[in-house]
Amino acid sequence: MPTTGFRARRTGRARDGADGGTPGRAPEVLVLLCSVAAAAATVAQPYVLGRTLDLLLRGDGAAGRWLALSATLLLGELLLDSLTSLFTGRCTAAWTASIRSRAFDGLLRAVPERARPFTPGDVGTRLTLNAADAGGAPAARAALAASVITPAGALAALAVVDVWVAVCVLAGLPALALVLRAFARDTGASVAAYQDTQSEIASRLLEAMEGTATITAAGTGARERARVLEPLTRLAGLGRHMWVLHGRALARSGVLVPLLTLAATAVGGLRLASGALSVGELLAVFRYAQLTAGIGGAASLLGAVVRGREARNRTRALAGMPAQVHGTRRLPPDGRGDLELCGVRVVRDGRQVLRADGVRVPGGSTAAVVGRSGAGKSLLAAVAGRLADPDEGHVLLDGVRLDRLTREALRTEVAYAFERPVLGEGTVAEAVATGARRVSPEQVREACRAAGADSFVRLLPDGYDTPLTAAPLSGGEYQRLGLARAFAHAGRLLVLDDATSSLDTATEHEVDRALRRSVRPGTRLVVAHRPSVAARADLVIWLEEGEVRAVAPHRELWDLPGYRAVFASEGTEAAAPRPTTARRSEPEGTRS
Ligand SMILES: Nc1ncnc2c1ncn2[C@@H]1O[C@H](COP(=O)(O)OP(=O)(O)OP(=O)(O)O)[C@@H](O)[C@H]1O
Repeated sequence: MPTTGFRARRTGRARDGADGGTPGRAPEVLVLLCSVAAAAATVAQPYVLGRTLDLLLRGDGAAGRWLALSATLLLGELLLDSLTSLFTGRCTAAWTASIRSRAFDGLLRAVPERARPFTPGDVGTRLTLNAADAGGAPAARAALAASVITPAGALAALAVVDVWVAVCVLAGLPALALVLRAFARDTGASVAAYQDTQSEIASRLLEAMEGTATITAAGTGARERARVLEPLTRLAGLGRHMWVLHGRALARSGVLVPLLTLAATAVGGLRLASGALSVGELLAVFRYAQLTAGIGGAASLLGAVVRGREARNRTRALAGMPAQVHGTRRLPPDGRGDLELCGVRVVRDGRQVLRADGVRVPGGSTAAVVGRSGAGKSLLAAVAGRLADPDEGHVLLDGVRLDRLTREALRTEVAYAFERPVLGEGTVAEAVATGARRVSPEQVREACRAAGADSFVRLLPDGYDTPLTAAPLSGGEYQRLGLARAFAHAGRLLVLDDATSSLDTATEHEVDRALRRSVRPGTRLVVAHRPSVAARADLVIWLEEGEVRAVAPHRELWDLPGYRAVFASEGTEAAAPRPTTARRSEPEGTRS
């Protein structure tokens, strides 16, 4: 997108880091200046042409000069129109790029939880169609302002040439203004609904594409197609309605404009007959009446401005999302990664979904987070590394509250791996090296070895330099690359949220051993479904319905039927509980 030529102006919010630069008013002003100059040339032309005609009819020698002036005006108008098009394109490109970047930045900076309601399809629509419509609005606004100048100038010129014809045209203008006002009012609501519906279709389509395998397996293709296209009827209705509004405005102004021109010509003809006007002045009067009535043509520009305004509201919803605020503290240099959750409470949709108080994981140890589906494991993992902020309470890493840490300290010291990592489209090496820490090629390979990825990466066509898009990887292999990235960037806290779910038990065990041996020492928080993982951890955080039921070693908890039931469907033999030192019943007292 060509954004050169307009220096980005940084706004107050931009300096706060919450907003990007904007192209400022310069591009709009250039469009306005060119449009105004073109309008001035347009307004001058009928007068000069009329005067030329009169001089030619009289056989006056000055006619040649006026003819040349007329030709110059014509050429000037052509040139100015071309410049207006050029600056309009640049203004639109610069604003679109700026609006899109700010929306994108807003999305990236937002508290992750706040961004969740925006589906990928909705975000895609906002960043593409809506950003382009919003980017076109400043130039359209300038052109709209200039489009008023031509009729206003023509009316003024008309008054100079003949005041009676001007009065006649003026009498018809309120009707045109009413047509435009009604158009702007009616079209606004339709445009907003149209854009929402577009985004709804995009969201449904993306969902369907992500779930292709499920849809094919279930044989629900036809139903899914109907679901995706269901809003299409509404979209078509809204589109038709907008065309009707547009057509109605054009038709009304289309009737009014010739009527006005006709009336002005009739009055001008009478004035010619009475000797008050010359032939050349009648020509000028006719053209000025046309130009004045041409205000009806502003309907298209008005439509673009309204569309841009509604689209801007949609991109602002992304740009204006509350950003995650970071503090200024750093971690003590000698900390080992002590993690503590104090009075943490997370509420979603008015329901408490996580409560964790006094949960402590000593630095350097591994804690498995276990619980039934929906118990709050991922939420606890997210809160522990500040991917989500608790509604109450706080999390301490080496005694410092996570929300008081600098962004840099937080992201270099806390690494995550997920069940379904998103690694981009670069090469394998780039995918693993990308992150807050600077990682050397040797460290990339070491991390891949630890994650059990090195063997299959070396078999790829270009090894570590193979682009991910050209690497035919299985789910488990892709997951291991995600693990490798987390290992390469591991700091004091490493959170693995279901990050080994696609690995077989033997590979998982190997990865676990390599993790202890080759990855930087630190605290590990591992969301686990398998008892074997819990058994290898130093302690287990057992969650039940969003509450911490116990924090204790696996071998102590294993005696509790409720705890064993968490793994009931996971092949409990793998747990092979070691002898317990003390048998416990299931009271809350198991919390350390
Ligand atoms: N943004 C949200 N809005 C509403 N509810 C949410 C949100 N995030 C999580 N929840 C709810 O919080 C609860 C815990 O979710 P979480 O994803 O932590 O469960 P989990 O133990 O990781 O489950 P699973 O093992 O199935 O992944 C669930 O009931 C979930 O519906």
